[in-house]
Amino acid sequence: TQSTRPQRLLSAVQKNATRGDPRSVVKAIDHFCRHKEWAMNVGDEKGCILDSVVTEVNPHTVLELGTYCGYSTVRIASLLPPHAKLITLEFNPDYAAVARQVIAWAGLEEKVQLVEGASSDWIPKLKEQFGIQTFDLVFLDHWKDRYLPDTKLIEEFGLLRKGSVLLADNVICPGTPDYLEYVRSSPQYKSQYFKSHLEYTKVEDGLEKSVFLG
Ligand SMILES: O=C(NC/C=C/[C@H]1O[C@@H](n2cnc(C(F)(F)F)c2)[C@H](O)[C@@H]1O)c1cc([N+](=O)[O-])cc(O)c1O
Ligand SMILES: [Mg+2]
Repeated sequence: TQSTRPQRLLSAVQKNATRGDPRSVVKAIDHFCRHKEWAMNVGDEKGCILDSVVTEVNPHTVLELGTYCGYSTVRIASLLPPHAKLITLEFNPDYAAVARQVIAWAGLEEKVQLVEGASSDWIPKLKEQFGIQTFDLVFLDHWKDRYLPDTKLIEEFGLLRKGSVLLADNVICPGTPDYLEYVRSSPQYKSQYFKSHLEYTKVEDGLEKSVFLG
């Protein structure tokens, strides 16, 4: 049977990256997506902005919505302080299976909890299931029409504290207009746009960083 793109991406990691070396895993995926097959990873250009925000926040608890193949999971987890935890939600079991292997190849299993299922099912349960109080950082990179409803769920279940940071991918392309309007107009957020490009292309895209003011 035919392989899938995520499976071919995983093979490229296993072939070209060094086990236990997250940067080589990131490099191998970016090379594959630039020269072989485009895939919807945050990519190297927006990835550098992601890295700078993670480093600035220095989070002990991170929630990622949308694991896909684990590219941003590896970028974030490789920058976390010891004992920090990254919970990443993935709806598609085939993507989750690939992501687990990418995360393992990077040697980051200890820092990452990959949870399979829907955000609407899991966000209400994260506190009790994982002993989380609040998230220091939330990275949104899943279905674009879910950014706003899931942000409201995250607020409703008390998962943010004063100073928690939301970082959203694709606010221009494919675009998340209702989410952008919300975080930019709400008195509960201080938002900032980081202009960049859609991964591996010259098309404009960017990340929106929104600090929860409580
Ligand atoms: O559609 C895009 N991304 C959608 C990404 C979706 C990914 O998020 C998962 N998910 C769904 N719900 C959850 C949760 F967490 F709720 F459980 C997780 C889906 O299974 C999928 O792996 C996209 C598209 C383009 N593009 O150029 O078309 C570029 C990009 O960077 C993109 O991110
Ligand atoms: Mg994206």
